Amino acid sequence: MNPHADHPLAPPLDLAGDRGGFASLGPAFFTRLDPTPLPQPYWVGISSSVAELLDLDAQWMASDEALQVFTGNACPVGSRPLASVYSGHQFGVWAGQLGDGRAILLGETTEGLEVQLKGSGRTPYSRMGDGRAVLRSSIREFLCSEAMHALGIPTSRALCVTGSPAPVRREETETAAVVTRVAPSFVRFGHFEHFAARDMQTELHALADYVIERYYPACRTAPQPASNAYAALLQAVSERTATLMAHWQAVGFCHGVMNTDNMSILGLTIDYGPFQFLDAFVPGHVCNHSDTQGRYAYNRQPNVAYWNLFCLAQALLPLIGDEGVARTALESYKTVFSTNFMAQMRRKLGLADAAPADGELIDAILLLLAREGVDHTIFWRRLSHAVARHDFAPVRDLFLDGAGWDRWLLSYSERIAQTDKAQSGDLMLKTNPKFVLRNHLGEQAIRAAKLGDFSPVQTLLHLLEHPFDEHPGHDAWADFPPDWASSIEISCSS
Ligand SMILES: Nc1ncnc2c1ncn2[C@@H]1O[C@H](COP(=O)(O)OP(=O)(O)OP(=O)(O)O)[C@@H](O)[C@H]1O
Ligand SMILES: [Mg+2]
Repeated sequence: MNPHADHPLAPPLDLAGDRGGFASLGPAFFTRLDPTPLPQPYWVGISSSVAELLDLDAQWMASDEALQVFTGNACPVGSRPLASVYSGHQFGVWAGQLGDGRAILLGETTEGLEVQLKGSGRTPYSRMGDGRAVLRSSIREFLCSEAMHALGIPTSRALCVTGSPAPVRREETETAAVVTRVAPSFVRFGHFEHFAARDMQTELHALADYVIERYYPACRTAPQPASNAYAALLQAVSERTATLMAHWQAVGFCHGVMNTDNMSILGLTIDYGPFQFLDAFVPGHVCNHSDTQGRYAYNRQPNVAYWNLFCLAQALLPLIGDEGVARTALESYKTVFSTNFMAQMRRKLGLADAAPADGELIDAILLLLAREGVDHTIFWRRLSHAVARHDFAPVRDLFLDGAGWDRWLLSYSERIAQTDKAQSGDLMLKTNPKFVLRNHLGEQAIRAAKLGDFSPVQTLLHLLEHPFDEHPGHDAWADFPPDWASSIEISCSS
């Protein structure tokens, strides 16, 4: 019987293109296994743009077959699922072997996109875990992946979330869900650390060659530090990571769990666990309630990423061959970060070109925002409208220290005096989002979903997919967080 008889025109997900992909690295890198089925699956949310990216039509996505596939209850065409092994440093401490404890790679599309289920059951790397993910954290990962993409921030994508009534024990009993994630590669710094720590030189070499071949071919040919392709790889990863950090800092994103096993070799944002978009601009904000030392505070992220790159450098050292060369490869991190950060902040301020005093202007406004804990997203959005409309009163209202604001506005006004205000305002409105996935918005969508109403997930997805549009009628979703938002505790429990 043809399993696709109901959808003769709708091509299902086809992963037969899994040739020369991660699986070609061989069995030292993974274990083959199928996802563990979940009972009575249901749809929670679907991203039509990721479906399009995968060439999946709406008809097939609406089918029961798709629901079963993305819950891990059926295998897509050509899929030979696997869980990969990696290690890593967690909270600054070597954690040894970790691996995909609840993620299973279904395979790769012909376009070279890996499709992975998260929450799809136990694997040989689950350690004490149950291999599952709960509905609340899966909704957060789904929405944030797509929000980040729409903000222009490198990230893994999320096709869909499905749920199941199967109970999952966390602080309390919750229910299971599965997120389908998509990325060109899910290789992490921790994959390299794993083989380096075990002195598995052949595998380390093979992994580095695979990553260079597929994702960083220029490292073989470009002028390299000491003519070393592996040092060039380190430098390229370091620069992509620096660029990613500039994005996070500019938009006010806290990742929350920047362990080396959560650092993408492609400089993508991966693993949406206890993340948060800043409400009030509090540079030392720690979004992860499990992070008691504040290691991953918002303002420490660029330094933590650099520390993580040192771990990657250490792992690549046997291939690079010389510590000095490895150090040199990391040197550009700081300049790439600050150049990118400055460029982003200039865009946030509507400045199309660079001037020597911009650094002071930017430092001064960040200081002012921090001193009063002004709402980050609302400030930048109001400033954008203020420039466009020549009316700064709504921005001034955000500050108790009106005089401090007036002083800053004076220097800002001088700086933008020469620019075309309409053009600057336009640039700002395309740079400073109206909608970000604040904790309380996610929480409201989760509460509704737990009661079986998934429409807030879809509405939120729609707003976050177009975060720079005004979306009349949805101003409440762009408003200040309610008082109860500060009591939301997001931890590593997911
Ligand atoms: N419920 C669970 N069952 C099994 N393993 C788990 C579970 N939760 C986390 N792990 C494993 O613990 C390690 C660290 O978890 P972490 O929270 O960084 O990742 P994650 O959220 O599971 O997944 P990813 O990084 O793939 O998004 C990983 O090896 C992860 O697979
Ligand atoms: Mg992780």
